[in-house]
Amino acid sequence: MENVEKTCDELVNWLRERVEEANAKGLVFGLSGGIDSAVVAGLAKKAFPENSLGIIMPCHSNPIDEEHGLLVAESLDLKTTKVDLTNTYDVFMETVSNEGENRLAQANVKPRLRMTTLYYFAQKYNYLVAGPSNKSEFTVGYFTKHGDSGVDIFPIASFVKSEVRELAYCLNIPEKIITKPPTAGLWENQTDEKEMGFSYDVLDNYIKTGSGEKELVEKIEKMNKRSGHKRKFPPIFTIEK
Ligand SMILES: Nc1ncnc2c1ncn2[C@@H]1O[C@H](COP(=O)(O)OP(=O)(O)OC[C@H]2O[C@@H]([n+]3cccc(C(=O)O)c3)[C@H](O)[C@@H]2O)[C@@H](O)[C@H]1O
Ligand SMILES: Nc1ncnc2c1ncn2[C@@H]1O[C@H](COP(=O)(O)OP(=O)(O)OP(=O)(O)O)[C@@H](O)[C@H]1O
Repeated sequence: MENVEKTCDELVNWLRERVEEANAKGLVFGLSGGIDSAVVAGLAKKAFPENSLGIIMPCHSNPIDEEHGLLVAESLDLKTTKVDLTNTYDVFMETVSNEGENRLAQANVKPRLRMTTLYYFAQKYNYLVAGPSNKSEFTVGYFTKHGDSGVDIFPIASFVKSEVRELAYCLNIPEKIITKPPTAGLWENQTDEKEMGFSYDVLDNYIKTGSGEKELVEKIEKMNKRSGHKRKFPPIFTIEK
């Protein structure tokens, strides 16, 4: 990025404009302990020092996530609330499950419960929900439809993962958070790169230059095409007149 400080300032202004436009007062977001939500938190706190709220939502999560979420909050002097969704998830799964399980179907319930939680706080405080998706995840559909993508605004969705890292340094996010391997934390030992089958470096390079190893480029393009429905509003049937 040419001038990361300037970009940060522009992002902060952009957040203020979006919130004002919606007649809202501030921003709420999930604080996972990862870099993406840390950057959203850093920008939100700059835009709305008194009206930014990070929600920590463990759901059968690794306890280190909460520790890292609190570390981010402390470094930003950010207000947080913890909502433990573990029991809610268990009761929900017991209610819907009959026979035959599907790991992804189960895992995607977690981001959707988090989305429901964020909208509870958004309405309660007249805040908008800020989403942490970045351009790398967006390009290949690496997010849960109506889960972590179920938000009001996407401040960092036009930045690839390496640019999100630059923003994180600019916002003084703790080094530990910036350098740890990205994970959606939906199951034990999940990492983004292991699940996607390529590294963020490969993905970011493809997004920036359109090039890469043939097999991986084909894989990325296939994922991009297959996830198109997630980046669009659902189709609406219209009667021909
Ligand atoms: N062509 C089509 N047109 C319209 N809708 C279509 C469709 N194909 C599927 N669908 C719908 O989409 C659903 C599948 O999409 P979805 O529910 O999103 O599920 P899916 O893409 O299968 O899974 C989400 C992926 O995102 C990852 N994730 C989730 C959360 C956070 C992060 C992170 O790192 O931040 C990553 C997760 O590990 C997993 O790999 C189907 O069940 C169906 O309802
Ligand atoms: N335990 C959690 N508590 C609160 N929010 C969460 C939690 N887990 C996930 N989220 C929300 O879902 C988003 C997507 O999750 P994910 O873990 O992929 O992102 P991240 O942790 O911010 O960054 P990274 O992709 O680098 O791990 C998070 O940014 C956060 O807003």
